[in-house]
Amino acid sequence: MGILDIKSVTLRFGGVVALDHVSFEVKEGEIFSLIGPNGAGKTSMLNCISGLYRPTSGSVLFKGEDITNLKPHKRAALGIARAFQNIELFPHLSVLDNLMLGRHVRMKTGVLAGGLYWGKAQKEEVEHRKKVEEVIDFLELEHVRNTPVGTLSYGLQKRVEVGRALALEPEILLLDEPMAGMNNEEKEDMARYIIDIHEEKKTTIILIEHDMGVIMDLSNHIAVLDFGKLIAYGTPKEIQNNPRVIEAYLGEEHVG
Ligand SMILES: Nc1ncnc2c1ncn2[C@@H]1O[C@H](COP(=O)(O)OP(=O)(O)OP(=O)(O)O)[C@@H](O)[C@H]1O
Repeated sequence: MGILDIKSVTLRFGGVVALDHVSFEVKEGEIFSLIGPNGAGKTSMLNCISGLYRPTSGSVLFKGEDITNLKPHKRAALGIARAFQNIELFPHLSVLDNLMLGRHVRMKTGVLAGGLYWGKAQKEEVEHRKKVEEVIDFLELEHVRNTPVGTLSYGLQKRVEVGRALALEPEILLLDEPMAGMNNEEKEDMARYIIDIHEEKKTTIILIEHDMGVIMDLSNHIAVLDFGKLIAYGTPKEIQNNPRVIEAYLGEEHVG
């Protein structure tokens, strides 16, 4: 049993079969990547894991427990956090405030709890702030902690987006193209942070990325989707030499 088990997940949108009986397992503590051509179903699969989409059939198990019908915020509270492909931060709020909001599913005393609960809420706020400060430190965002996110460079905004997910202290971190649109230096930085999260926090990471150099360097295991079907699963070496993957996606230049 993996930390996450995908069992025969099928997802249909009208006549389109976005995922077709896909099964795989993600092992605890690994970097697991989903690759495949445009429209292969990668983001759909991530949405089935985060709870944004509910599979038409099949199931999603987190530590052996069926979470197929749980809403996204319940999954986030369980420890499955996601950074979006298109940045979804509050541009007018500071880095610190965006990260604090990222933790709201963990807060017991709601934002509206006042009166009798004020003391408790305040204590909780201090605790949350401490965790958020740790993330700011970890991702080296100290110099922009009070800056409105909308004024930051694209690469930094992406880092804040990862930070917001990380502020949840997730057991599984879902990263949908964290390097899309980045220059080489920004990509190298992001790759380093992903490795640090994996090594220091032991977080299981599920990654979608089109840069094959990054995928082959970072991944422990790779699943390949094509037209909604799982066509291969294996280590980077196995995937690079899989004739079906080369034909459907990689082309000859990535053969290792
Ligand atoms: N909300 C939706 N409504 C209708 N069709 C959808 C929806 N989301 C995805 N699809 C379709 O499902 C298929 C898989 O799309 P998906 O976005 O999961 O692929 P992808 O592998 O992530 O692609 P890309 O690499 O371009 O991001 C596509 O045919 C897409 O058009």
